[in-house]
Amino acid sequence: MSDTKVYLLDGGTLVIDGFHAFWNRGPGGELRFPCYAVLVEHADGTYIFDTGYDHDHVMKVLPFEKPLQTPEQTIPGALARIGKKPQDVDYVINSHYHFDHCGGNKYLTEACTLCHAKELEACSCHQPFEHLGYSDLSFAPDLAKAKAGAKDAAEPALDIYTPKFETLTGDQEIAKGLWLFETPGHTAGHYSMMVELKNRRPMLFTADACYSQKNMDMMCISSFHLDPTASLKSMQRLKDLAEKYDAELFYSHDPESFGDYIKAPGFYS
Ligand SMILES: Cc1ncc2c(c1O)COC2=O
Ligand SMILES: [Zn+2]
Ligand SMILES: [Zn+2]
Ligand SMILES: [Zn+2]
Repeated sequence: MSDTKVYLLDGGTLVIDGFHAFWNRGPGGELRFPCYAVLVEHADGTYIFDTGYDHDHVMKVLPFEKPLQTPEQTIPGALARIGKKPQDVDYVINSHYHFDHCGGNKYLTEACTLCHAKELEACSCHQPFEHLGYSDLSFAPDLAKAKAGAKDAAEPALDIYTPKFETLTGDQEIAKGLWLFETPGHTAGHYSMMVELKNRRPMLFTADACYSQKNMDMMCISSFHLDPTASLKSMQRLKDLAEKYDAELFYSHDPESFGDYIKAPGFYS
């Protein structure tokens, strides 16, 4: 059986204010941070965990986040760099449906979409303050049409992609050595992912349950959250899981650490 490989697909960068990255702590000022997707080549198939943001969506809805993304940093471009095509991807897992984690789903037309049941539900009934976060519904065109208004919902266009969704709850080993751990708080159904590998310590991808090493060191959550108390508990859970499995934490938006991560076409195995 071929060894599992993990590729980090650089998805470009965005800007937020330091007080958004470190809730009530800051410091303020522009903070440019990375976004990326994780491709797992596994004996059971090709998985992608999170798909970054769509440049045009961000320019339209949140231009103040100043997206910087080259063609190689889109999902099709990043896949091409490792000799793959979007239709080679069997599963796309979203930690959550914030726009900077699902913007590339729409390219993965052959993939089955896995997410937490509560996360898919949240997209239809989020809190008013979550509107910008959940602003890119291109991963679920039917939902987007339904939300756009009943008049459009009646006749979905034939050419839109109609993803298959598989919703999960609880901690899951979705394939041998490929784990999803519930880390709610940032959003209702947030999942973090751990990959066990043959030649190195497990990789525990925090997603937005912890933006950076600095957030973890300060035990300080981001200001984008549904439930701050649950967010803090999830950050502590990540610490405990890393200790239990001797796993290395990989953060979602850490400008410092990302420079040291091996990016595709390099890989971990
Ligand atoms: C990067 C980023 N920017 C804005 C928002 C989020 C983000 O992760 C989540 O909810 C938001 O409004
Ligand atoms: Zn988020
Ligand atoms: Zn909304
Ligand atoms: Zn994010």
